[in-house]
Amino acid sequence: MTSFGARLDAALDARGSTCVGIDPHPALLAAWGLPDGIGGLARFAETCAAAFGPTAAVVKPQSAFFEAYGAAGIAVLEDTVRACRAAGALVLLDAKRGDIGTTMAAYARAYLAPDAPLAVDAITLSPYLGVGSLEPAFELCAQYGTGAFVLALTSNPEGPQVQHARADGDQVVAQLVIEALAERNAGAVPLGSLGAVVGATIGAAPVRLDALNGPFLVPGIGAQGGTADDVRRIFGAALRNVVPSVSRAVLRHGPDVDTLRTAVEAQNATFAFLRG
Ligand SMILES: O=C(O)c1cc(=O)[nH]c(=O)n1[C@@H]1O[C@H](COP(=O)(O)O)[C@@H](O)[C@H]1O
Repeated sequence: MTSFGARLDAALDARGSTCVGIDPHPALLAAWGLPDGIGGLARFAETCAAAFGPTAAVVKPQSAFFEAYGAAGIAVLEDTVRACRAAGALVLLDAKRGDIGTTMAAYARAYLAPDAPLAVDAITLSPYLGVGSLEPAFELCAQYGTGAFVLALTSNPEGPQVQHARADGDQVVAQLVIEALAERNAGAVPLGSLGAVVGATIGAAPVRLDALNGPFLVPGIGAQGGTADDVRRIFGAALRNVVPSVSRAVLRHGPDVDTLRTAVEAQNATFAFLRG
């Protein structure tokens, strides 16, 4: 079994570094001339799968935008995940889950076990209940070659209130999260399967990032104001493992499939230095 870290590393080399977010916000459906309803959602998601599934290294559907339409929305999400994976993209489901004990184990099975209806390659997780509470997800990642991205320094302005708080030994909370992941990634070649989410909008990073030995999901680029120069400045020696994530900056070019693909190529070109 090939680990998620190894599969991701190969995909970034083969398809470019960009992760494309699939965020079917009602305002985007309207901009694409689609109705705000299950039909519009399905058309939006099919177009994204057709554009990005065969071309992008990673696609990141945002679960809430599908859950908002109930069971029919979840069915569209399942179809989208299947179509993107069948076309060769890795699917990272942005669900930001985090719980304890058997509940966390249930979340892990729902996404990270290969026979689950919503089986994906990786999910986003929240460490607010303690990084150790996410262990059931980490175990399934090791068992099935799937991955997880844990929130460390998020792109929103409210993040530092918790993430910069000083904890044990005067370290900021985000540093403890990075170190807990680094311990679990230790020795993995070419890359560990447990990633950290670090936004491009964080300003000066209050933590050391280079020990992670895993991928960094980097949102906040484009619509939230983050740039390639911010990425250069924040990640230094870890640049190779950065996965820049963009949603609106690509999706606003829809609904034409070729134009969407061109927008992803432009992002890949902007970030070609990461693996250059
Ligand atoms: O986990 C995420 O994906 C995420 C973490 C974070 O710190 N900031 C952040 O914006 N995101 C997600 O990344 C996407 C950003 O969308 P754009 O601002 O349109 O590129 C949204 O789906 C957010 O939920």
